[in-house]
Amino acid sequence: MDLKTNHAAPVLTDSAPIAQSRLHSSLLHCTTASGAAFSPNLLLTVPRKKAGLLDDVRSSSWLDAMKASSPPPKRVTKEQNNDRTSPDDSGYSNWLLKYPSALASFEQIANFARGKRIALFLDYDGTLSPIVDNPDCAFMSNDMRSAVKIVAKYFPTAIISGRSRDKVYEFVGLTELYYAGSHGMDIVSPVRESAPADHVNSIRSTCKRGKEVNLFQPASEFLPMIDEVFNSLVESTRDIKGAKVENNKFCVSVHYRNVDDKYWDAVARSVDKVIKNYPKLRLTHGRKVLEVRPVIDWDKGKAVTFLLESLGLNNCDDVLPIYIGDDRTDEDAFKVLRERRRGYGILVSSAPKESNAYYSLRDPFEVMEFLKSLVMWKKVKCSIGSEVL
Ligand SMILES: O=P(O)(O)OC[C@H]1O[C@H](O[C@H]2O[C@H](CO)[C@@H](O)[C@H](O)[C@H]2O)[C@H](O)[C@@H](O)[C@@H]1O
Repeated sequence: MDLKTNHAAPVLTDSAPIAQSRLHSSLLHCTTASGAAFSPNLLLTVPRKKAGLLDDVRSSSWLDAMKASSPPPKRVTKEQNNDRTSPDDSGYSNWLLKYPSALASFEQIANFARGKRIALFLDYDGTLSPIVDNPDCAFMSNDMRSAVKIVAKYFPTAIISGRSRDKVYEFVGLTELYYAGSHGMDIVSPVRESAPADHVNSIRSTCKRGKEVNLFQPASEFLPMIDEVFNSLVESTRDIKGAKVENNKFCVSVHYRNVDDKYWDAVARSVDKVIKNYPKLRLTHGRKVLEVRPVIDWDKGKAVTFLLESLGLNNCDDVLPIYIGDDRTDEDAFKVLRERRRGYGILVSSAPKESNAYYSLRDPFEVMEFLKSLVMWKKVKCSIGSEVL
């Protein structure tokens, strides 16, 4: 398939609950001005080659989205590398009424988990590691690593990250977990005869430790294109101080956290300039990052379902999936759990925001406490023998 010959324009989607209204209103404006049309799934297709004005409108939409998605700065204590924050927003306690703390509600969660097998899904950045200026230095603390290692002994645990799978494995370094990189577009799962056979992109492979695994890469045909786009983005953002482009294998991140906000516009334009030549790629945005990814019907929510299937835990009444994440790409996973009415999404946030999650945790430190609580609860259960492991 020639991925470049479709002459529709790049597609911009965003599931951001907060940024959505601004983003959509500006895109709707773009619709009337340029004759663009909405497809039923809300992807915007814009007729090509109305240079100048259209490009201005489009990159200013991204600029709006970039500004709207900027949460207030956080305070990080020097003593702990764990992203503790002091919310000064009085709305936070009201927000907690809607998204109760998973720590304060632990008993409730435990009651619901009684007689069920918990399957745990964890995002990486902002969930297991604090958000830091340099994405290459988003290390998780040793305490967090121990907590994750122990929790994985008791519950099947997977990490689903926007990073490349190799990179997230390098950060986490635990062999007892399952890993999904590139927002779920690169999954290594156990081999099962009855594993999702309908997924044509699954192949048997051997992992670094010599074990036979199932490798699922639904966007593999995009690899050369992603590499090409990565190089072009590096080139087009070269002169913007602080901009950083990260190759996440099946997607590319353009970071603007360290760019003076006067130049965010330049970032949006540089990205636009490159991806308008790639109709099969779309743009989303996360925490001070624009993410370029293939237009395929795959996201972290689908990755959760895939992993549950691979682990033989899908559609089982006695399985309780719990997904913990902080970013808008995690909303796809929260939504899947909410719609299936089978599990809980837990949003990590120190600022109020709308979410498909049921519960909340303030920061990675609270995530660690929650993981430890799960282990403690399981140990007590096992020791009193009231539950079969
Ligand atoms: O799905 P995730 O594991 O949460 O990955 C999402 C993106 O995380 C990283 O960027 C974010 O964290 C950086 C380090 O704290 C921070 O500097 C950046 O501003 C955040 O957007 C990662 O670098 C991206 O590639 C991931 O897509």
